[in-house]
Order: sequence, then structure tokens, then C-alpha cells
Amino acid sequence: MVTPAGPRDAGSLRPLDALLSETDEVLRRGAPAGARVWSTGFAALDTVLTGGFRSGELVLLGGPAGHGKTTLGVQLARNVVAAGSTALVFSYEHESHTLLERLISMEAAEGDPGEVAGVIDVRRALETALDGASLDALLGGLPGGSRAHAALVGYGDRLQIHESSGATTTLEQIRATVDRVTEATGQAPFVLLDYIQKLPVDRDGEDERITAAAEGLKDLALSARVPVVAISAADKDALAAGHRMRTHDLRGSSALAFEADVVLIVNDKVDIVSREHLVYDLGNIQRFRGWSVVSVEKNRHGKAHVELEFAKDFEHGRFHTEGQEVTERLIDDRVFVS
Ligand SMILES: Nc1ncnc2c1ncn2[C@@H]1O[C@H](COP(=O)(O)OP(=O)(O)OP(=O)(O)O)[C@@H](O)[C@H]1O
Repeated sequence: MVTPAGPRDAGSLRPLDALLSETDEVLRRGAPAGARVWSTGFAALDTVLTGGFRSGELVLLGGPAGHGKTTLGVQLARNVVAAGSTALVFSYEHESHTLLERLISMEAAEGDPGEVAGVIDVRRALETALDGASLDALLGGLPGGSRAHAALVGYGDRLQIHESSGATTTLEQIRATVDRVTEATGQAPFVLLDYIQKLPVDRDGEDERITAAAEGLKDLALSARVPVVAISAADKDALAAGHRMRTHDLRGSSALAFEADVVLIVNDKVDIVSREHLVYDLGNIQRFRGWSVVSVEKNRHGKAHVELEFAKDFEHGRFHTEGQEVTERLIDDRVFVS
């Protein structure tokens, strides 16, 4: 039986005619017979990914330190749950209250271009409240806070945050947690892992560890029929400001690039735009600082080598979701090196 939502039957052998009739049966039941697709919430990215992330996919999200990988990852998870699906975040980097502060501010800013509470306002309010006020009352005192609280309560049971440890949160634990969430919610979750180099793997040497981690996560994506978005750190050499980060700059890049179905690299636009756009219009420097370029460097199921730009709103822990293809010339046209 073809059961798109069920576990993958690895090692099974079926003739094509059996697969055809099983697919026919699923379609007649009114269910989709292909991969399940999770919209990213960023229309321009969904277009390139022909709908969004797919079950069975390993997606890498790379970029220099502090350029918004966690921000984008958490926003993707938020977008997934806001659209009615479930998400599971394995956070090796941040405590859950840090993610909560970002989510509250992100939600306050969603759909409201006015003055709403930033991440710092939310953090300050949570850290200094000593009068026994409820969370509802506390957030009610912040611009956009009540709306944000209501939104978070609305999807609160669909977003699971796992405070992961580089010592104990192994692939086996991740797999068991994904299974537990799938069973509890009745839905396979979108999985975010922040970040892959922290995953403890029992191998000698960094390259071997990252190879095993990437293989394990790809296997998880296939067997649990989930998309796994894994944030990836850069190699030391790639961390200099002004350097354009590429897939080959990720730590353990050869294994990562091989296993991944999709590779997204986030760079600051001002770092990677060709000089002619900066020297003839100095105002561009300031404008471009406000934008990030998300390069789709690998895309197994669609067009690759696409550069999308999104305006940063890091004050609210987010990017603006409206974005478009970059029209300026970017440095270094050779994008994905396999
Ligand atoms: N309140 C704020 N206002 C403006 N910028 C902020 C605020 N809070 C965080 N930032 C900036 O947002 C940026 C993105 O942070 P994020 O954690 O998403 O980056 P990252 O690429 O995941 O970083 P790392 O590699 O260190 O994990 C950082 O440069 C940070 O300085």
C-alpha cells in the first residue's frame, strides 16, 4: 500500500505495475500520491522550490556567522506551524526562552508594519518582570504583544522545541523524537536542526563525523518522510567579512553538498554585490546593508543557481517575507561546485 504519510518501506521490492495500482488507489482515496510539500512562507523561495520543502529532503542552510541562519530557520518553522502543519526544532545553539523571545517579536511584526515590540523589548520585559504578572498581561503591555501571544497560543501545540546537547542528542535520539512527535500529533513534522556540526557522531575526524551526520539526517528525512533543514557552520577561512560564502565553504562541505537535496546560502547583499553597483551610487551601500541574498546553490528537484533577496528585520528576529530575484550583478558567478 502506498501511504505517503507512513514510514518508508526501505529495502522493499515492487514491480512498476504494483506501484501504479497502489498510486491509483491512493489518488482515488483523495490523498496526494507524491511527496508532501511544506511551504516555506517565502513566496519567491516557494517558486524556486516548486512549492516548498518536500518530505525526504535534506536541506542545508549555510552562511557566515551572525548573518541570519538561525533567524531564517526559526522563521521557516514558524511559517510552517502558522500554516497549520507541525514543526520540530532541535536547538544545539540556543535555549528555548531565546527562541521564544524571537518568536514573540517575529509574530508581533507579522503583518504589522507599525511600531511593534522588538526582540530586545520582549527580552527586557521577560527578564525584569518581578511583580507576578501573567505572560498575557506582560505581553499586553508591549505594542503588538497581545496579538503575538494569541498567535503563539494558536499554534503552540504544533511547534516543538528540543533543547539539544552536543554531548547527548544523537541521531538515534533525534529519530526517536521525530517518531514521538509524529505519533502524538498525527502529522510528520518539518524538522529544523541548528546546527549540523554539533550533532554528536561516533567517528574519528571532522570530515568523517560530518559525513555520517549528513548521511544520518538524509536517511531520517527519507525514512520518516519529513523535510530536514540543517543549519551549517562555515569553515574558519570563510568567515571573513566581505567574503562570499559558498557551499564549498561549509565545514565538511563535500559530504554535505553530496547528501543535500537543496542548499541555501545566506549572505549580506552588500558583501557580494559587484563593485560597480557600489561605486557609482554610494546610497546603495546603505540600502544593500538592509538586504540578505539567499542563494539556491543546489536544488535537486528544480532550478538552481537562483539568487533571491529578502529585507532584514533582525530587530524583530525575522526577514520580510516578500522577496525577489536579485537584479544586480553579484561577484563570483560560479555558484555550486559539486
Ligand atoms: N535586536 C536586534 N536588533 C538588530 N539585530 C539583531 C538583534 N538581535 C540579533 N540581531 C542580529 O541578528 C543577526 C542574525 O542572528 P542569527 O542568530 O540569526 O545569525 P546566525 O547566522 O544564526 O548566527 P550564528 O552563526 O552566530 O549562529 C546577528 O547578526 C545579530 O547581531
